[in-house]
Amino acid sequence: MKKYWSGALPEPGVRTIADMANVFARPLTADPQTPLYYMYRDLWKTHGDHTWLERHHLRYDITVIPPGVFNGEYTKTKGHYHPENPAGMPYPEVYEVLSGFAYYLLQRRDHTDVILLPAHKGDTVLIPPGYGHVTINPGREKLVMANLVSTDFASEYGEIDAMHGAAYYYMKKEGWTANPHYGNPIPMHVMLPLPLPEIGLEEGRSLYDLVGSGDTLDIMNRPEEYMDVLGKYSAAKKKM
Ligand SMILES: O=P(O)(O)OC[C@H]1O[C@](O)(CO)[C@@H](O)[C@@H]1O
Repeated sequence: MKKYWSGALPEPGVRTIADMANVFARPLTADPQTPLYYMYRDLWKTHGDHTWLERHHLRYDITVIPPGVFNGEYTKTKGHYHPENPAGMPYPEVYEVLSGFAYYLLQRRDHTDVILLPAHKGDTVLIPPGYGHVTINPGREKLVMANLVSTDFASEYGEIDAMHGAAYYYMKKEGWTANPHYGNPIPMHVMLPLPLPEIGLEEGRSLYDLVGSGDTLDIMNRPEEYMDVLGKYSAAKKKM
């Protein structure tokens, strides 16, 4: 972690096989206590940054997902949705790949759309309002990623649990495999990470650089004020 983070490091939250057994394509037989990934939450480098993050109701986390294949499926996060903010719009989130390669699998809560976003080191990915998300590590290397997100909500796991994971599983042999619990496969669009300079997502700028940067991250709590940016994002998806 020292390679990716120079600030104080709390003990990580750990997701184990026991936490995830329900969301893999096939039953897992490994020890239920086997750790799958590590979540270092609420990180900051200086007390000034901490105060700024608190004042803006934001959290910076780093998640480490070691490579692995479990009963034929590549390792991944459990997956969750975000609730609506007081204006009635679901909270978005933003990720940055710090090391390794990721597949971000985004799915609309009403199951009408799935977006696959491949992301390399240095790429940033916006999880738009209304999309649940899972991150898959399809490689042989450790995946390290950072995220910035509002502190005003708790992630919602109920639907992902009930559906036995996201709409697609990424299997080592079979590749993308539709989760049969969703019925007919939901169309999947591929989208490349899109720079969104209006909200600070641009080449060469790391997510942590946005801490302390005026209103740049306001979208995380008030997405309804950024419909132009969100519209540009969904238009880019349609073009692919
Ligand atoms: O909550 P899940 O689906 O296990 O995913 C974990 C990820 O979500 C976060 O809580 C941010 O949404 C991160 O800390 C972590 O990367």
